[in-house]
Amino acid sequence: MSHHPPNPPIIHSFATTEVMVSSLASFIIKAQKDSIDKKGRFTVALSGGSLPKQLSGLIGNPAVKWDKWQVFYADERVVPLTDPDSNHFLCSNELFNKVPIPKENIRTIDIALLDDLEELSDAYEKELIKEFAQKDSARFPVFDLILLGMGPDGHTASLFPGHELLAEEDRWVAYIEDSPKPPSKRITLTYPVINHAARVVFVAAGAAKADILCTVLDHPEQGLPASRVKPAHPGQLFWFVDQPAAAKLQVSSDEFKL
Ligand SMILES: O=C(O)[C@H](O)[C@@H](O)[C@H](O)[C@H](O)COP(=O)(O)O
Repeated sequence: MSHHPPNPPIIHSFATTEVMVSSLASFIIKAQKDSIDKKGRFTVALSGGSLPKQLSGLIGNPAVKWDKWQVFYADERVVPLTDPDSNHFLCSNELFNKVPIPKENIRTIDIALLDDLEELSDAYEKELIKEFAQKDSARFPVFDLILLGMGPDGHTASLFPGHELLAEEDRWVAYIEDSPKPPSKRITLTYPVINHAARVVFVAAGAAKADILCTVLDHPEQGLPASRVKPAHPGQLFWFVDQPAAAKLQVSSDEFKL
């Protein structure tokens, strides 16, 4: 057990969204290289919203070793995979259909279980156990990279303000039936999983994020869901933000350099 407190977040801010997007791609490629050098694979969890579009710097980039990626969803809406509400549908349209990633490297929810949230989330947890094969030994999986967005209420993945799921300490994957943002039924990675990752990256762009970014980063004591993302040492939290989003921040930030 490590007794180090979590490292403070590292905040990278960029003059424009375009520069942010290309620096994010460089950051991901470096994380990919470190992970493949160590273990021959790269385990990633992705969320929906605007995030998949912000990964466009990876498209057509020969440095990305797609066959080594093992992709899970940080959260997923409980809808068919062809439904426009599905995060998998979104990520496929924005990214995966445009790059040579083997289909079997993307772990989707089991659509045969859409009517049973308990079974659906258990089945997704089993997919994680298969990949990480350490449910008993290490207790929680260690993703190489978890990529998250943040909603205007400070939610992240499907962890919403004031929801009982914020206190989940045991399960890897949990379900929610009463999401304040539609669709109401979702599954989500839990904090123990998110906070065991080697790297967690939030991406936030645009002036609409300025107030909530300030609350989440300058006032973590308010305990909004995004503020509770605090990867345990030696894990590290990063924020990639553009200037309009960072405009009201008091904590210091810098540009990301390789
Ligand atoms: O599941 C959802 O309802 C959305 O995916 C949501 O979690 C989104 O990621 C954030 O609200 C950030 O949204 P933007 O990235 O579009 O700002």
